[in-house]
Amino acid sequence: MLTIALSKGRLLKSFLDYLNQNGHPGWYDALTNAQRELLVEKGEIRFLLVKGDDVPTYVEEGIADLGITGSDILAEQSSDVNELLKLPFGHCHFAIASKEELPAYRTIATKYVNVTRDYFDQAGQPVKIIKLNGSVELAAVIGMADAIVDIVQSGETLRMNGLEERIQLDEISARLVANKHAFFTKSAEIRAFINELQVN
Ligand SMILES: Nc1ncnc2c1ncn2[C@@H]1O[C@H](COP(=O)(O)OP(=O)(O)OP(=O)(O)O)[C@@H](O)[C@H]1O
Ligand SMILES: O=P(O)(O)OC[C@H]1O[C@H](OP(=O)(O)OP(=O)(O)O)[C@H](O)[C@@H]1O
Repeated sequence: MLTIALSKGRLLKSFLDYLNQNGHPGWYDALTNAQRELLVEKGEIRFLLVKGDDVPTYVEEGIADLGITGSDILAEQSSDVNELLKLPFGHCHFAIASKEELPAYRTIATKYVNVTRDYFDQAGQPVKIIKLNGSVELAAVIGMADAIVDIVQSGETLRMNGLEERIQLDEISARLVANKHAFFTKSAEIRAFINELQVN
């Protein structure tokens, strides 16, 4: 039995689309038919449906052998897991966005405090960072911050809130990570799972 911690929310939707188009109807059906269940089993695979932020914790603790989460989460947290593969879904990017273009941004609202601090430290620009857990765009709309660092995919949320992307930062996509112990003890099962995923 292989246990996989899977980010729910938007990434689960992208994973399901991927499975539907390229992959594994058994997993697709099992995950699609799950209503509010957080534990979904199909044959020798057990999926744990958790918040993306918590995927590295389940994997690090060895509750899950593998995890699928966004590279945004891995960039923000320093997790003791093995990153195995870049997966071909969940594509978006980090960006700095604001209402007005300014020569320097002093107050930044974001969910991604570490990513933001690293960027502005490297740029040699001192900033105050305000941590929010969602609806980050609002901070720039109402002037709590003069810019935000957030994920952009279609750009629709920025547009609808009168904000513009100023600087494009790192690309984001889904990643497959493994527990460091399971990586050795379950290597054959992990290889089989990757083969079934049909990721080149
Ligand atoms: N607009 C987006 N487009 C594409 N991928 C995104 C977008 N926003 C976030 N993601 C990716 O999906 C992952 C999960 O994001 P999301 O906010 O939907 O999940 P969550 O907070 O775990 O779920 P929940 O809906 O249960 O709160 C993110 O870590 C990121 O990699
Ligand atoms: O470019 P777009 O396609 O519009 O996607 C970007 C939006 O998606 C994510 O938010 P989410 O919907 O997860 O909401 P939250 O961060 O406010 O919880 C992200 O934080 C942006 O707000």
